[in-house]
Amino acid sequence: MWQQRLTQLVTACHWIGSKGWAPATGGNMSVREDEQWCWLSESGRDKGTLTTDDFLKVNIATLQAPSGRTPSAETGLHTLIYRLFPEANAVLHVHTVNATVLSRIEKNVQLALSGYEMQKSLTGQQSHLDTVPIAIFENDQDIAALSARIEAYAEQHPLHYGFLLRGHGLTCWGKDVSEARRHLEGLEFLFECELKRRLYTTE
Ligand SMILES: CSC[C@@H](O)[C@@H](O)C(=O)COP(=O)(O)O
Ligand SMILES: [Zn+2]
Repeated sequence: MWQQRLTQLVTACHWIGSKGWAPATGGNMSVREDEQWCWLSESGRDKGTLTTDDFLKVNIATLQAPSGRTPSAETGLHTLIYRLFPEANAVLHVHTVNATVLSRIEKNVQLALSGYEMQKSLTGQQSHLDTVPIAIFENDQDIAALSARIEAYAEQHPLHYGFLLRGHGLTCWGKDVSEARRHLEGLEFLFECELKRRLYTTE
């Protein structure tokens, strides 16, 4: 099961690379093996050319990698998502231009998406008339501190699909690689629309 997930994740990484969403080694990706373990991209690799050998088994509770190799610098965000959301089996973190810029232009702690048909690319969304809030967290080089802030937020607010790190990028997830990919592509499309809308209108 998880081996198939990992193969699908490698394909997703190549797709992300071809889109230019993980430039200059930015981004990181993972899949869950089970309640205890996940497989995370090795730190510092070009995420567009990864193979299955570039993923490290990581303990979700302790963040330890038995291989002794160094998993992503943002391992703590992936393991947080697997801890918070038992239904999440794949996590994608990307550095897209739209996510990076929009998260700086939007000064609030949430980006409100409404009026877009493509909101329905997000599981459970059924109408452009609804508002989808996407949380924005201040970026932090201290990933443990950032994870604690996200966890505290999730205790008070629903946290679906993904979140933005201001000036940094998007982290999103799904019940499988295919759903995580749809959330990534859908959110990225919505971010680009929202960025352009703000460029052309004053509303
Ligand atoms: C280009 S450096 C960006 C990193 O600091 C980080 O934000 C990132 O997404 C990739 O880190 P990595 O340790 O390779 O998973
Ligand atoms: Zn990053």
